[in-house]
Amino acid sequence: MRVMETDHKKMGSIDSHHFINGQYIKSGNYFENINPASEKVLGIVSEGDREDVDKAVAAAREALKGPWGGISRRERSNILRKIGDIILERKEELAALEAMDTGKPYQLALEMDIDRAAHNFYFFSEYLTSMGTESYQQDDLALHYAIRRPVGVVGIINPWNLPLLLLTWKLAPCLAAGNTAVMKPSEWTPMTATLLGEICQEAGVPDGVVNLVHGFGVNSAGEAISEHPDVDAITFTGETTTGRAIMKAAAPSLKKLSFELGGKNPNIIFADSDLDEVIETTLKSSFINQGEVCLCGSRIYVEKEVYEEFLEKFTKATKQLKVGDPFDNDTNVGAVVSEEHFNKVMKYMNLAKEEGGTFLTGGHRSNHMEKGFYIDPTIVTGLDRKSRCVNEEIFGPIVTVIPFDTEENVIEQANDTHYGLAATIWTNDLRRAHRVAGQIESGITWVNTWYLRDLRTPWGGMKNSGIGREGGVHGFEFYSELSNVTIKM
Ligand SMILES: NC(=O)c1ccc[n+]([C@@H]2O[C@H](COP(=O)([O-])OP(=O)(O)OC[C@H]3O[C@@H](n4cnc5c(N)ncnc54)[C@H](O)[C@@H]3O)[C@@H](O)[C@H]2O)c1
Ligand SMILES: N/C(=C\C=C\C=O)C(=O)O
Repeated sequence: MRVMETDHKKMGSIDSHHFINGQYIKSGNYFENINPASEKVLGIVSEGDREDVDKAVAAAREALKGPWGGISRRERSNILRKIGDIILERKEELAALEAMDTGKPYQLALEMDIDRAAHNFYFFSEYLTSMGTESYQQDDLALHYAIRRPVGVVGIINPWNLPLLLLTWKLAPCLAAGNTAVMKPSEWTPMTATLLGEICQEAGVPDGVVNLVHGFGVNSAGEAISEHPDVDAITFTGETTTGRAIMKAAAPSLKKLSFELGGKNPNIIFADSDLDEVIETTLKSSFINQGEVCLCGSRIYVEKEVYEEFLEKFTKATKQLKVGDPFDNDTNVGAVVSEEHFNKVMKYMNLAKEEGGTFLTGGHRSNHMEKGFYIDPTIVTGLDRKSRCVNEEIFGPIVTVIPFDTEENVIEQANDTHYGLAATIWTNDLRRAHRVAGQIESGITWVNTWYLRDLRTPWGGMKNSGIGREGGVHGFEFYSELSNVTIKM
């Protein structure tokens, strides 16, 4: 363990251990959890192995046959609502842990991560009690009706950018449909996931229903869950390359899979849009959470007539963003999640220079923070549409801006990618909005807004951005097995 000053006492960080069958369990091996904003050690994290995963899967399997398997929808709904209540009761504590783990501003964690994590449980608590099923009367011959049952034991493997928000986005519908879970959060952001175990227990979730194993992916807990023969389904959010590895590992046991993967999302700005409104939202869709949101519009396309005006206004607004300590209330951009990710993003900054990009702002480490992995928000122009920086997901505070002349041309450029997650369109021409939205190859398209969420809507990506959809009934489709019963009249 590095002999370094820790944030332990000063900032209330915690050690992270597994939560299996209602108990916190330490591993023989552990690794350090580093605060990316200070480079100090926040605590230690137990590293799960195959044996730990075996224990967690066995507990989850056993719990399906216990009280959880027999409680009513109403009781399950009440428990989910109680989980939401406790998350809100502990909101400040959870937001502080999230900010320490990720480097994001504490204020953002409060509003975006923790508040919405609670809402995920509230939403599925209500949805569970209103869910119907299908039934068909075949004249006087037969009556058909569909019944839903849980898939069984679900493996949940999650990323580091919105740790609790995305863990609850999966756990809430998983529990609502009556399943049990073995969760594996990112090794870089273990703390709020750790507390989710005791929060579920306090809310009345029986032991063994919710299990958590910390660790890495390859040759560690992530791979062990993906391969485990007694895990019925895997829901994964993370990089496309990781999705491929999980699909391969899950193939022998033919698991049900739900993937929310990477993106390189177009943000298309037509000349007839309200530029001030565009700039205000585009600042968020470019740099919120240090640009570490899969939905960020990192490929900005601007109609030629307003290209120069947009660049001038957008650059001026970007330069006013404050990069700083996540716990300063006026901080807009915190630290990126880790040294490894910092180095990855900085490699792309250098690549953008090599590819002939012009930097209107940013392009370097933030020089007013002595410690921590801070990068100034960056705008790059002049890159070829085939350049790597325009085509590869960077997942940091950097956007490219490219002018376009016709609607057909920008649609062709926007779709010229292996990804298909999200897109944003800015125009006041209603017909054009419908026309372009219908041609953009993305699972999620926003018009004159960004990241406006309604949890009933289908959520996910196409092409290399995902398999399946989450949200509303789609969450239930994945987390349940439908059986059709036919009764002869
Ligand atoms: N589509 C979405 O909704 C969405 C949301 C958030 C993040 N993302 C994507 O996630 C990526 C950033 O997150 P990340 O860096 O944590 O992704 P990642 O793929 O590196 O890791 C995600 C999780 O998978 C685990 N993992 C890694 N290799 C594995 C393997 N071989 N088997 C099993 N588990 C394995 C990791 O330990 C981690 O818990 C970006 O590409 C981003 O676009 C997508
Ligand atoms: N699933 C969601 C967010 C995904 C963010 C990706 O970085 C959500 O907002 O519900």
